[in-house]
This record gives sequence, C-alpha cells and structure tokens, in this order.
Amino acid sequence: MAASNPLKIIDISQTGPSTPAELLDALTTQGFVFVDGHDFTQEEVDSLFDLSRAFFQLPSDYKQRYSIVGNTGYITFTKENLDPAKKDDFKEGLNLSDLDLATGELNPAQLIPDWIKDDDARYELIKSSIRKLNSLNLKLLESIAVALEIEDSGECAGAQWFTSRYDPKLKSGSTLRFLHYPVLNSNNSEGEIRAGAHTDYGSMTLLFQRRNQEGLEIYSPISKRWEKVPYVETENTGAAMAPPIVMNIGDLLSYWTAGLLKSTIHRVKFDASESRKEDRYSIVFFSHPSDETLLEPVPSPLIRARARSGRGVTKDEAKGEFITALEHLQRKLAPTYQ
Ligand SMILES: O=C(O)CCC(=O)C(=O)O
Ligand SMILES: [Fe+2]
Repeated sequence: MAASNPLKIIDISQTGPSTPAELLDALTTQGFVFVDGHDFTQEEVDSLFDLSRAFFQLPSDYKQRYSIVGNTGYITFTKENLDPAKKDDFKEGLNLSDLDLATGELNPAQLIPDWIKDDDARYELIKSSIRKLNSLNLKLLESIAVALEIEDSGECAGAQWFTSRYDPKLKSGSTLRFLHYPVLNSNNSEGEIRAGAHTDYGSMTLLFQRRNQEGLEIYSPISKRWEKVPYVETENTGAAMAPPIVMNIGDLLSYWTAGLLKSTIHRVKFDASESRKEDRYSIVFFSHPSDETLLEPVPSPLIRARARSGRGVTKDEAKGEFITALEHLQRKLAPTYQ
C-alpha cells in the first residue's frame, strides 16, 4: 500500500497559468510541496547518492581533516544540533558553501576535500548539480513572485523581485549538503530523533531522498501534528526522470512575506515500530540570496496588510532596521554547531 501523502505534487514542466497559484496554495498551507517535472534524471541523482555514500565511507580521520569551518566541511556525528534544546543529532554531513551559483564552483579559498576537488568527474557532477539546483530555485522563486503579484518597481520587474537578489557575483549562504543517518537498531521505544525540530534558514530548500530511506516529518501548520513525508514516484511518464524533489519554504521567504509563506518546522525521526534496513541518505540544497539582502516585506498587495499588522517583522530592535540575510544566517548558525 502506498504511504499516505500530506503534500501536493506539482509538475512544473507543464507550467500553465494555474501553476503559480497552486504553488502558492501549497506553500501558504503546509510550506512543503513535491516538485515534479524538474530536469534531474534518475541517473544524475543516483550518481550524486553514489558520491555521497562513497564519501561517508572514507576513513573517519580523513573526513575529520575537513571538519566544518564557517559553513563548509564535514560535520561529524553529534556535532550539529538543529534543535539546541534537545540532545545531539546522530548523523554525519558534508556542507559545501560559498558557491558560485552561475558556474557551480566552490570558492577555492575554503578547505574542500581533495577527494572532490582533485577528481574531475566528482567535481563536475557537483558543479552541474549546483547549477541545475539553482536554475530550479530561480524558476520557483519567479513563480512565487508571480503568485504574490509583486509590483514592478524602478529597481526590477515584480516577477524578478526574488531572483534579482541572487547575484552570482556576490557572496551568499547557499549550500549543498550531503547527509547520512545510519541505522542503529537501538531499542528506544520512542523512536530516534535524528535531526531535531527546526526551520530552514534560507529562502527555500530542495531535497532529494530515496525509496526505503524515509524519515522526514513536518509539523503541519494545518493539522498541528507531525506528518510523515513519504517517498513518492514521479507522475511524469519520462522514464529517465528522477522522483519529485521535496521543496520547502525557509525563514527568509517567510519574513519577506510577513509569514504568509510557511517556514514549517520539520525533523528526521526513525520510528521505533519500523523494521528499518537501510541508512537514510539525503541531499539538500539551501537557497540563500546575496548576503546583504534586506529582509523587508515584498511590495505586494497580498502582503501589505499583513506587514502593517507587524507580522513577520525582522527589524533589529537596537538598530530599528531590517536585518540582512547574512545576519539571519549567523544568528541561526551560532547555536547549531558545538
Ligand atoms: O535529511 C532530511 O530529510 C532533512 C534535513 C534537514 O532538514 C536539514 O538539513 O535542514
Ligand atoms: Fe531542514
């Protein structure tokens, strides 16, 4: 029996006039949606997961040599604590930040595993994936701007309000992240929280997951309960197509829209009742605009009234000014890594 699915599946290859409205509906309710009809093939996604598995199989002392500095590098088991009020998350990860979103290149001033940097095939795969993820990100941001009816200004057309804040020449917090949650087979009757409850810090997040490796749960703004995000197959007949990508709103799109778009709380949990055989691997792209972007309300008739009532305001109390994307990221990252 197919697992029940609390999320909409939206095919963006068939973009018709109703797509922005459907997307907006999903993102103002659950804050999460499955994006089908992207242009990742199954083969590309398999190669990315193969790369991830092979990296995490490298000796621990090799991986530790690239321990996270800034927001790039290896995150060893229990180093990250997405919910600082709870105990450690048992997972390992590799973050690649300071990306050139146009070329997919990583700023070489960072400490990047030579296993990636000095291997043409691996580095090419990473670069092309970053480029594709960013194109998908920009396409979705434009669709959201259209749905929000953002007004044209002297600065840019309304549809480009978000994308114009993604200047590939400027530094941003955008990050590609590989995660590995091993099966432990502990007898914890409550199940195991593997990534503590949190919201994402960027504009939006795009996530690949695999069949039989579920575990992601959202705290639904509608039902006010934890709901499981299943693995779903593509509804596209193109056989080469990878399954739908999980997309969710992060804090910045919530701030920009005075809370209309939902930055939904989520976590990864392995259920006690499950007879889980496989580790979970996930691959995540966090989309962030250029560092100096202000988190001000967007010029949209849908948002104006909400913003006036003070919802989602991100003014720094001391400065009386809107905070920037970088300030928000720094505030969130500080308590996360130990
Ligand atoms: O592995 C997952 O499914 C979730 C990861 C996540 O939420 C995160 O890294 O922010
Ligand atoms: Fe997350």
